[in-house]
Amino acid sequence: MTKIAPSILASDFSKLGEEIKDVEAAGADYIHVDVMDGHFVPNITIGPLIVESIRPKTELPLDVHLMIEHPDQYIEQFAKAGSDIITVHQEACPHLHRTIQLIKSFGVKAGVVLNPATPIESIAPILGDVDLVLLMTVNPGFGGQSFIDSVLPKIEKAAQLRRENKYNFEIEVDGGVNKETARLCTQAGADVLVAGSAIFNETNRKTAIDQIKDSI
Ligand SMILES: O=C(CO)[C@@H](O)[C@H](O)COP(=O)(O)O
Repeated sequence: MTKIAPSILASDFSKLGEEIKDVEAAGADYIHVDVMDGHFVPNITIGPLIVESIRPKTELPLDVHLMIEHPDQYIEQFAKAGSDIITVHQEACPHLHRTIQLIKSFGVKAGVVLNPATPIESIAPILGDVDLVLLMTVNPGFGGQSFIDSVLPKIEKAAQLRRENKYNFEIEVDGGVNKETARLCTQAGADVLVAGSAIFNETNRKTAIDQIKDSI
C-alpha cells in the first residue's frame, strides 16, 4: 500500500499544529518536514525547535528531510526533538556511512536523499544500511516546482537493486507529486509519495489525498 507523506512546507505555518492534525485525519501516513539551511539549498525553513513543538500534535511518524550542510552537527538535536526518520543528502555527506550510523545510534530510522542529477550508483555501497531512499524529482529548496520525469529510471533502478539484493529500504519520491504524476512514481517502484502543494493548497485535504491514492 503506497504511503502519502504531506510536506508541511506548503502548509499554513501560522496554524501548523492544526494543519498537521488535518492531514492526519485525512489519511496521511507520514508527516514530511523539510529542513533548509540557506546554504545547501537557497531557502531557510525549520529547525529542531519546530520539530519538538509539532511532535505532540500527531501520532504519525515525523519524516525529517535535512537539506543542510554538515548534517552530523544537528542530527542529535533533530533526533531528540522527536524525529522518527531522518534523511540526509548524499551530496552533503562526505562520510555517508558514518552519518547513517550516527542517525541510527539515536534509535531513529536513517535515509539517504539524492538530487535529480545524482546517480543511484553513488549510494550502492550503503543501500544495505538504510531504511529509506528518497529520490528528489525537483531540485530541492522550494515547493510548487514541476516534476522532473527523467528521474523515473532512477526509481526503477533503486527498486531493481532492492529486489536483487533483498534490501528492505522504502523508496520515497519528493517534488511535483500530484494526481497526474503519482502513478508514474508508483509504477516505477515508489512506496512513499511526498506531496506539498497538491495536498495543502486544497481546502479539503481528504479529497486531495484520496485523489492521489485513487490515481495510483
Ligand atoms: O523537499 C522539497 C522541496 O525541496 C519538497 O518536499 C517540496 O516541499 C514538495 O513540494 P511540492 O512539489 O509537492 O509542492
